[in-house]
Amino acid sequence: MAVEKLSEEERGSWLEALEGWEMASDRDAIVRTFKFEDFSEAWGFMSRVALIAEKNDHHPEWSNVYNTVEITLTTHDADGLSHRDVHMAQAINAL
Ligand SMILES: C[C@H](O)[C@H](O)[C@H]1CNC2=NC(N)=NC(=O)C2=N1
Repeated sequence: MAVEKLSEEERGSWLEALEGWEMASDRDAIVRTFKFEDFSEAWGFMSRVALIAEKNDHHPEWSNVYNTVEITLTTHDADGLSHRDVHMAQAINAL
């Protein structure tokens, strides 16, 4: 399923507005690290993100070590960043 990559203009405005997210150093993706009190809090957060991902049919690349969750968002169908990543990042930030 083809999805358009973000244009230069969209990158300037939208990505800057995404609090806490940064460009990945090695690919066209955004990353954010979340820290919680403990594993239980981290897992609860991941459960909520998983439900959003299923609803949007857009899934994170992520890792979890105890209380830390690192999320990478990119669109495989676009081979880079698309509006889907921006929507996911906004929804995750709103949790
Ligand atoms: C077939 C299905 O719609 C696609 O594979 C979806 C599912 N989840 C996805 N998640 C992400 N992060 N990128 C995608 O391109 C993507 N595509």
